[in-house]
Formats: sequence, structure tokens, C-alpha cells
Amino acid sequence: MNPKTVVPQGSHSPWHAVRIEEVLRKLGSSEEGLGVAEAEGRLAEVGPNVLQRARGDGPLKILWRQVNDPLIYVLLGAVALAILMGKVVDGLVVLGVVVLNTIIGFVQEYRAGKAIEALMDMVPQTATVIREGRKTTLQASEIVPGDIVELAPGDRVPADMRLLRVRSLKVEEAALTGESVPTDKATAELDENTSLADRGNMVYGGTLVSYGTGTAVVVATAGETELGRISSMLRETTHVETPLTRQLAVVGKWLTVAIVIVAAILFVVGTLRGYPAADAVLAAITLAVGAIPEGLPAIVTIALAIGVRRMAGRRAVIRRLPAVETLGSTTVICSDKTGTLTKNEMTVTELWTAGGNSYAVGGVGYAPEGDLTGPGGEKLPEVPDDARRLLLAGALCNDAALVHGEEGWRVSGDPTEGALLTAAKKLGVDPEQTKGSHPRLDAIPFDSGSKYMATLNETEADGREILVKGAPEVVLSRCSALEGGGPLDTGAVLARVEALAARGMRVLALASRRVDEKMETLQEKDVAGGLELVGLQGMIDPPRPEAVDAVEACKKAGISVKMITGDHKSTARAIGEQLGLETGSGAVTGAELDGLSDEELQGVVARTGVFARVAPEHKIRLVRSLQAQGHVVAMTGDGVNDAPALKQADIGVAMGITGTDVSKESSDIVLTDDNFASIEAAVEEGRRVYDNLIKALAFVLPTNIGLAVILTAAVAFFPIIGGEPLLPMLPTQILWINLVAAVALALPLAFEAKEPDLMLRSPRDPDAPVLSRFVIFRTVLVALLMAAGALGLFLVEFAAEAGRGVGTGAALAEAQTTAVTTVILFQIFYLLNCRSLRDSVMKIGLWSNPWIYVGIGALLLLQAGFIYLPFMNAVFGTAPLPAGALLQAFVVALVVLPVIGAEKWLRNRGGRKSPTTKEGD
Ligand SMILES: Nc1ncnc2c1ncn2[C@@H]1O[C@H](COP(=O)(O)OP(=O)(O)OP(=O)(O)O)[C@@H](O)[C@H]1O
Repeated sequence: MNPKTVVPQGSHSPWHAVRIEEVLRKLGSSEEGLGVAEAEGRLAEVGPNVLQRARGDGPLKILWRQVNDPLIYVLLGAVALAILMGKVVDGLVVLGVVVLNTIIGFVQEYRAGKAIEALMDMVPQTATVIREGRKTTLQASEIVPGDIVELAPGDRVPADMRLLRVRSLKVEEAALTGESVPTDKATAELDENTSLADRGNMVYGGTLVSYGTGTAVVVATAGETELGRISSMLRETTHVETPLTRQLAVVGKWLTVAIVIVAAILFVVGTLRGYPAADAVLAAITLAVGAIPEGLPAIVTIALAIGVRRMAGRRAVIRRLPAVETLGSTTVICSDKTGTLTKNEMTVTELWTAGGNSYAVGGVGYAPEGDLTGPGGEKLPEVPDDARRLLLAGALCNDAALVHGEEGWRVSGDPTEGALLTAAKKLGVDPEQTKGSHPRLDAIPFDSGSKYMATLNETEADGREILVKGAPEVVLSRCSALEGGGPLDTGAVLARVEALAARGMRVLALASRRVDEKMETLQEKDVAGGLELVGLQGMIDPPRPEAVDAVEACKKAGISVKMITGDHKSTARAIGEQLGLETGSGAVTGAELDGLSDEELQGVVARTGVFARVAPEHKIRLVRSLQAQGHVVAMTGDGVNDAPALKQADIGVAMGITGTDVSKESSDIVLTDDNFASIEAAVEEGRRVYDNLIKALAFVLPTNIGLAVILTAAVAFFPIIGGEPLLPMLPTQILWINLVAAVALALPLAFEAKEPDLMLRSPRDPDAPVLSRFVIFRTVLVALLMAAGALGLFLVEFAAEAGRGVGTGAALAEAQTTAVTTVILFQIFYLLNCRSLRDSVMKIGLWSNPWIYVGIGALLLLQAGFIYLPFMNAVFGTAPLPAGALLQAFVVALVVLPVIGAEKWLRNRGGRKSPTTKEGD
């Protein structure tokens, strides 16, 4: 068969106007789905189902962002002035540096953008596809026209499809039609002229299933889909911008204004003191070049990129860059229980039947091996009828499957349902066999809002029955008797539920109702009442040991952890206790929250560590209430209904394994292992990144200010010899310090490991300015030291050389080289200080970050070239130095170590506050 005729892509075929049988025939498919070989052939023919996304900003835009910066304007102005004043070489060197800087910035930002795009692809989209009659989970990219796809709530529709069957299916099509209210779907064919928005029997790639289920056949994939034609809508911005970079941009603007003013003053002062015009301009330019932190943007970008990469390594994939920083200031983490704080390995251990008997079920995990212990503690060789009936109901009202693989038994589907299947299989009720002998006619799927699931099955004898399973209070409220007709004492059953829940168990109630033989479909009203209770099954789901540790770590870090669960109040409380959460006043339920005003809620939320029987709608109220109290909230979620809360939270955390596509797309980070401990790890990384950025800032800024002081002092006070002003540094030399030295040295700071007390401090205030009092104080202190040392040695060296009768030019070159070398050595020693903001470098380990020494080694080599290589002497106007001058520079620079050591000691004596929290300002 020629695949071209089988794969009629495109919307020109009015798929919505054709009968289902005809659609399947045209696509060469059937209810059984495509054959595996056929599907592979089609994939080769039409290509993978991925949209060529118009991603991020193009290279030109990124390039323009580098140039479109007031600091660059100042530098370009300096170039023009220098050339006009005849200092052509200086002008060209500055220009060269601007170009180099632009290239570095461009490459960094471009690579960071690419890295983020790659991370986004790490969260793959899957789909449930039927091929050769079997259900399989495939990557959405492998889907081809003709595939039969099953849709469930939370799925992103992977391609354009014609619906074959629907069950209360609602799809949110805003991505395509702009309509945010979900559309009801049906299967009947429609008029050919029906507009896209009204094609109720079609679903389109990129839209979201918000309710119900459906089965559909793929009619178009990738670029042939409706969304493919307008794929620019999927533009994802990869622009590297965070609150910090925005703050720095503001700082940069003010700095520019200040620099221009100071440079102008310097020009005036120089002129008044009798500088030739060219030299006055040169001094002003030199100041501008020196005071601008040219290397800073590259350092920030790289530090953020390193943070993103390290977080991915610790199983937290960042979807939005600002999250890297926000994580560091998180004060509350609201986490789901099941699967995040607990293992999500459910095991049924208790049965209670309508016959009034309790049984204990043995065995571990999902392996179908275990025995039954009777009410009196005796091992039972035979499974009694009442227990068998309860197990049967649990196995039938069930969508999961047990699979035996290389790693033993596991569940495909919901673990709660897997536990019911395992219990049944252990005790001789084979789920597969039972499903065959009790065919299912219809079902109402589980929903965490309604908290129950129901099926309509044939019975073994004649007749049909409805089976319901769900949260005990929900099921019991619909029951009027025990199965078999006995009277139901709801209070007594609920007390039993309570007793099991208090031991940390999840309890499900099972109920049934005989129905008319002609009943074909199941409606919600059919299960609203008149049910008969079959019994209870109690299952355990132990906390993850690493979650217990992570909760403890969060407490120490001043972060409060709140567990939010759909589970029963007592279950939640018992698990909360095992996790070490705040359970003093017990758990608060969703229903109780409903009764509270916003003010009352604030008090309750602040006190409570465990929220039970919470519906997804409650989550958003909790987030808002916490935010109103000034908290920075991280909230986890996996379902469709969790999306609004994930968006509202400062950090929305989605589950990579069990999460729906919708939840992932609404999130800021995705956990690839669904584990609470990974959130804690991400917070730690977030704090580290910020710490390291502050270290880089505290390292870089003093040099800029120091250079400005050096220049200003020289112009104001240094003598003018023979009409030649004594300038301690040339613009090119200053650029050397600013770019080569500062970048080579500051970059390794981004690799600095976390400080020992990183997770013992309280969270950072997100509103605290980056230029905290600490950074400003440190900048001024170090800048003054640096300026004093460099100016002093410059004068000493100049006087000595001039005294020996060397010409002014040569003496000046040597003195300038000495000044530059002093500053560079000063930076090297100060770098060691900056490795920890508060502790001595000895405490954090002298060798713990080898990159520091790589940076220092590289810079020393370059500096040797700067001093001794004739070619560099020519470009930078430097001169070889005698050993004595080098030694002097070394000794003067060394002074920074004891001074900063004393500053840290004094600061620490005043209390161990974080230099990155507000109190530490
Ligand atoms: N598959 C199911 N069929 C029927 N009832 C269920 C099923 N799964 C859970 N339930 C019931 O619904 C309640 C709420 O479940 P829900 O899925 O909302 O919570 P959860 O997501 O498991 O917990 P968490 O919110 O901590 O992740 C459970 O306590 C249980 O009683």
C-alpha cells in the first residue's frame, strides 16, 4: 500500500463531516489501532510529531540586547572622543573591548537560552496509544495519523484527532480558539462548514483535556495540525531575566548616570588644573572605563546557568529562570502527600466486610504473595466468602494493572488501585480472569473532587450491578444498607474507618447496587443513593525516609512545610506525625476551611501543618492566604485542577512522573522523581546561586570603585610634570584589570560550593536590595584600600625611577605597570576572602573549589605577559618591572587578607546573621 494515500494529512479533508467508519477507513486504521510495523512506516513517511517551535529570541535580538545598554553607550562615546582627540590607539583598544564584551555577552546569553530550551525538552510529553489492540504509552513525538489515542483529564492533546468515543469529555481550547471555557465534545458528524471552534467531534493538538475521557483517531500530526500552522503561538521566551538581573540593570542605569557626572567633573577639574584638553578627556574616559563593571553581566548569566544545571542534576528541572532565585527565598513549601512525601507504594493490610469480620492481609509491595489472618489472629487456609466478595469488588472497580517486569511486580495505573488488585491476587481472586467473567459496560472515572469511582458490570449469574469505591464518608453517605440487606450502622463503620486512619492508613469503602438488566450506561445520578456497603479495605503508604530528612532540613532552614492531601483527616495526621510535621492542633479539613473567613483563614494557615480532605480548589486559597502574610510559597501539584494553584504560587512544582501535562506547563519547576527531597535540594541550590552572585558582586564592585578613586585622586592632586599629567593608569590598562582580571577571577566564584550554614539560615528576603549595606560597606572598604596601595606604590615607583634619571615617559610606564600589578595582586588575595561572605577561607576549605586556583594561575600567566612581553608592552603601554617592585606590590596587596579577616571577625561577633538576609544588611 502506498502510504501517501493512507496518510491524507491536513485539514482540507473535512474530517468532522465524515462518519466514524469512513474516517477509520480513509486513515487505514481500526478500533484495534495500527500495526506496529505500519506505524513505524508512517512515522518514517510523515516524520515525528513535533512542532518546529519558534523558540526564544533570535540571535540578532540577543545581540542587540548586548549593545543596547547605557554603559555601552558611555564606552562608545569614550571611543569617539578618544579618536577625535587624537588618541586613536586608546580609542581603538576601548572599541575592541566593547566588541569583545558584546561577543562574550552574546555567547553566554545564547548558550544559556539553548540550555533552557534543552531543559524544557527534558520534560517529555507522552500519550496512551492503542496499537495492535494493546494499550501502550508512547512519546507524543511517535504518534502518526491513524493512531488510536486515549484521552484522560490533564492530557495535552498530542495531535489533531477525530473523536470515536467520549465520556463527558471537555476540552480547553484556548490555545487555538481563545475560548477559555472548556468545550463539550461529542462524536456525531457535523456539517462541512462548521467552524473550527464549533467542531465538537474533533480535538486539536495543543489543547487540554479538562474533564472526562475519550478515544480518538489521529488525522494530522506536527506541522499539519491546526496549531502547527500557527506555531509561533508556542513561542517560549528564553530571555535570561530574573528579579536579580532586573535589579542589576537598574543599578547599572544609576551607575551610568553617576559615572557620566563624575567624568564630567573630572574633565573640569583637570582643565582647571592646567591639563591639556586631550589629557583631560583621556582622564574622563579612563574613569568611565574603570568604573563600569563590564564583566558583571557575563558572570551573572553564568552563575544562573550553573544553578539551573545543578538543579537538573538534583532532579529539579527549572522551567522558568527566575525560579532559580525565588527558590532561595522560599519560606513555605506546601506539598502533596501521596507519592511526594510518601512512597506511593500502597499495600492493603486490613479488610472489614459487611459480614462484620476483620481480616489482616500479609505480604509486601505489589508481589501477589501473602496470606490472610482471621478475626481471631488465626491463619486462614481458605478465603471466606465475605472477604472474597470484597476483594472481587476492589478488583473490578479498578483501572490499574499489575505488571511483572525485570524489577519485580509493579503497577501500571493508580497505586491505590494497584493495592486492591494485589490484595485480590494474593488471595486467589485473579483480576484478569474476573474482568473476563464480569465484563464492564461503563464507568465513571475517579476524580479527586468527587473522591469515588464507579463501574457497571455484568454479574456471573444473570444481571448487572454497579460497583462503587471511594472515600468512606462519600460512599457511606450513598449507602442505605449492608450488602445482602442487613442494617447499616454508619456511625459504627465510620468509627472503624477512624481507627484504621489513626494508624496512618488510607481506607476505601466499597459498595454495590443491583440494577436493571437493560442498563447500558452509568450516570452520576445512578450512584447517588441506594447503595449497599460491601466492606472496607485499609492500606498503608509509608513516608519516604528521605522526605523525613528533608522536612527536618527545611525546619532548620526556617522554611515551614505544610502537607496538603486529599486523604482522610486521621490518616493525614498520622502520616504528618511520622514525617515530623506540625500536627499539634491536628489536621484541618477542606470543609473546615470553607467555613472560615479570609482573616480567620490566615490564623489557621499559620498554625496548621496538615490539611486533609482538601480539594484542588482549596489549594489556591491556601496559597493566597500565605502570600498575604508575606510568605514566598512553593506549592506542588499533579492534577488538572492543580494548575491555578501552581500558577498562583511563587514556585509551582509539578511532578515529572505522575503529573499531568497541564500541571507541568503551569509549573516553574518539574521534579523528575516526584520526591519532596528534590524540592529541598532545589531550595539549597537556589540559596547557593544567590550567595555566589553576591560573592561575585562583592568581589567585582570594589575594583570599579577603587579604579574610580585612583583616577579622581590623581587628577585632583597629582603634579603635572612638564605639561604631562601623572596618570596612574591608562584606559587600556584599566580595561585589562576590569575585563581580563575581574572575569578570570570572579567566574570561579560561581562554582563555589555551598557554605556549611547555608541551610541553617533563615530565607532571604526577596525584597532586600542586592546592593545591601553589607555589599556597599565592603565595596567602599576594599576600594579605598586598593586605591591607597596602588597610588602609594605608583608614586614611590615613579619617584625612584625619576630619581635614577630615567626619562619621565619610561618612569611613568614602569610606575603605571606597578600600579596595575598591585591592583591585580590585590584582587587575587581579595578573591580568597570572597569565597565565603562571612567565614574565613580556612573554614570552608582552602582547596574546596579548584577553579579558583585555575583562575588565579591563568591570570598570573597573563599578568606576566602584560609585564614582560614586548608586544603586550606596546599595546598596553607597560614596562618590565624589577623584582623589587614586584615584591613591594605583593606585600602591599597582602594587606587585604588581615583587614577583611578582621572585618569578618567583628561581623561574626555581632551575631551569625546571613549577609544575604535583610537582618544581615
Ligand atoms: N482510585 C481511586 N478510586 C476511588 N477512590 C479513590 C481512589 N484514589 C483515591 N481515592 C479516595 O479519594 C481520596 C482523595 O484522593 P486524592 O487522589 O485526591 O488524594 P491523593 O492525591 O491520593 O493524596 P494527595 O493529595 O496527598 O496526593 C482518597 O483519600 C481516597 O479515599
